[in-house]
Amino acid sequence: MRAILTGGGTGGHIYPALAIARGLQNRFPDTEILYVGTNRGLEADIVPKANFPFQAITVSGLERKLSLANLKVLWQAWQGCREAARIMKTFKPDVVIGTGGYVCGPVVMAAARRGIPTLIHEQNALPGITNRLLSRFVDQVAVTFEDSVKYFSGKAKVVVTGLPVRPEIMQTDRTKALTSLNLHGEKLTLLVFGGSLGARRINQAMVEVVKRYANDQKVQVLHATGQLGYQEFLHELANNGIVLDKYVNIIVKPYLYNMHEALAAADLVISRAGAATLAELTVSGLPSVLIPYPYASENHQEHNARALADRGAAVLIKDADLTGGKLVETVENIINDPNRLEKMSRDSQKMGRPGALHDIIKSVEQILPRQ
Ligand SMILES: CC(=O)N[C@H]1[C@@H](OP(=O)(O)OP(=O)(O)OC[C@H]2O[C@@H](n3ccc(=O)[nH]c3=O)[C@H](O)[C@@H]2O)O[C@H](CO)[C@@H](O)[C@@H]1O
Repeated sequence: MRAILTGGGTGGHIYPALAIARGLQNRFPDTEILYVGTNRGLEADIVPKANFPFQAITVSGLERKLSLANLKVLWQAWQGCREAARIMKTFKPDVVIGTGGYVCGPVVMAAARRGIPTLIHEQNALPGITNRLLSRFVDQVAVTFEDSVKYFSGKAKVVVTGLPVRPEIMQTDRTKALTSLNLHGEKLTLLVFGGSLGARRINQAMVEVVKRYANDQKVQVLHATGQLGYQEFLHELANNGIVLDKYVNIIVKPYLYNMHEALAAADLVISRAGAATLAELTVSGLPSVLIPYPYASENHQEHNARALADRGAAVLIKDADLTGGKLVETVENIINDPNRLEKMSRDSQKMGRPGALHDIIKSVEQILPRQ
């Protein structure tokens, strides 16, 4: 079988696509995958590292107002459509799957116009604009939340599957993960990241957390700053008299390419509230402190975070209320109460959907022509 996966911009669109790619390879061992993205999105970095062939097309996002820049975008979209059409001709996929982000537009459309079976996956409760448009042309729409079904027009075939996480996230051994990450088995691990691009506000607050736990005997910290915020964070720590080389229990990275290990090693997570992140936390049964990104469209990260907080799986701190002191206090309150930590973990696990990948692969099978 030959499958094209497309989706990009940020990790929240890319990782579900990678999960589906692996799911297809497990189900149909002869599957050949091609990932189509852009050179500007995070996919150009992540996909080759995940060992999938990657091809870029020219396309960028429209500004949501009339502007000259949009003329260039339209020209690029036309180029992108021609490039996507050429890829269909040469790769000859049996199925094309899009997971959101503007790159999906030309790729999924090129396939639908040729009668190639198509499926799109929507991660958020409030569907993105590309997916809403594409839903009229594709064979199947898979969504994470029941709530999003109503946003798709009557013609689209919508199925609720949940959000597929990379299979390795459910298969990684904690002890091996701790060793691989140079972490200590006896200490409580605090995993911190701000979504796939990092979050400056979380990095700023994390200075206090690092100060609190530097050299601590019971707690260790693994913090991903995001590629852009790394140098600034180290600089900020240095301004506070902290040079990381001195502390084995504090590990800071620009990006975690081995998130499956980080999640397996973690006891408590501090993060933004993107949909993919939350699916990974719940499937791993991890308690969390969530600080939703306040500028995500229609504030959807806060809705995501509330769903967990209302069920006891997470503590929500609004971005506007976030300070270093508040974050330290929140973490201390949770970790000094082992019963609470354990209950949060159980409540998180209850919300996980380990069957999401299986359900999506079943949806893909339904749109494939009968052999
Ligand atoms: C600002 C914004 O609009 N963000 C959106 C974007 O976020 P973003 O791309 O940050 O989305 P998510 O939080 O959903 O996913 C981040 C992904 O990156 C991975 N990761 C992150 C950091 C790291 O160092 N290593 C790593 O592997 C996480 O494990 C996760 O798989 O897409 C999501 C899914 O459409 C939306 O819900 C978010 O609202």
